[in-house]
Amino acid sequence: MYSVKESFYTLQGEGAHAGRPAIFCRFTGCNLWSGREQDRASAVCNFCDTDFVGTDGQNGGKFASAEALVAHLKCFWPLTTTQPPYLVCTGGEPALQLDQTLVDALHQEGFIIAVETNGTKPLPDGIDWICVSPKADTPLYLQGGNELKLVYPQTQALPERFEQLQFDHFYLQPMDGPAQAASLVACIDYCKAHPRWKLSLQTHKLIGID
Ligand SMILES: C[S@@+](CC[C@H](N)C(=O)[O-])C[C@H]1O[C@@H](n2cnc3c(N)ncnc32)[C@H](O)[C@@H]1O
Ligand SMILES: Nc1nc2[nH]cc(C(=O)O)c2c(=O)[nH]1
Ligand code: SF4
Ligand SMILES: [Mg+2]
Repeated sequence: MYSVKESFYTLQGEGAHAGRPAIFCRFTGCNLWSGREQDRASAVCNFCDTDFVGTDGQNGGKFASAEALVAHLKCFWPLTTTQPPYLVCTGGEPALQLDQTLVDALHQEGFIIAVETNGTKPLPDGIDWICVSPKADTPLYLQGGNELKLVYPQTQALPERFEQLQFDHFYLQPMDGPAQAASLVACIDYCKAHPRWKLSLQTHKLIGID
């Protein structure tokens, strides 16, 4: 059984694939926050910008099998293209539900699979694009991938701690919230001083799409 908060077709807003048309599958639940506002202050991850509780979002639901979820997701992709469907698995924490059965079923249907993960849990084999976004005070299980996207600033997760890991791209993403403007300035300054790092903006928020 897979629990999905919401699913939709949009443009990837963040990171190296920003601008790319993508189906999003937002899995329910996370291991670093309950998702309830009353628990936010005491959560391990307390700056989350996402509602991942329940299955009541747009095109959400419970799916009894991998095949049922794949069929649901495939419907978002235009019929008129030969381009393979590009799927971003996010959440919540997708590593809690994305298993080998689902990865294999998606590949069977020709999907390219990307994942957005906090990096604390192992992933099944064969995922095509792995974006790890480490969180302060958590053990980082995934020590490599395609892009590392650090929400910045986080006082207990300095970029220096991650830049020797095995990633092809290193991004700082300004922390959205009350200090968003200051976070953006801090990201720009840090990237200019440490050119291994690039700026990732949440472009979907800038242009008002999902
Ligand atoms: C909602 S998370 C879901 C995936 C996974 N749990 C994770 O944290 O990577 C998706 C992406 O949004 C980022 N994010 C969450 N809250 C944010 C915020 N307030 N400002 C900027 N990025 C944020 C996360 O770090 C992650 O890269
Ligand atoms: N357009 C768009 N791009 C995204 N990239 C990562 C997202 C996420 O919430 O994981 C996200 C999202 O929610 N929307
Ligand atoms: S780990 Fe990801 S989904 Fe979980 S609370 Fe943090 S940002 Fe949100
Ligand atoms: Mg988001």
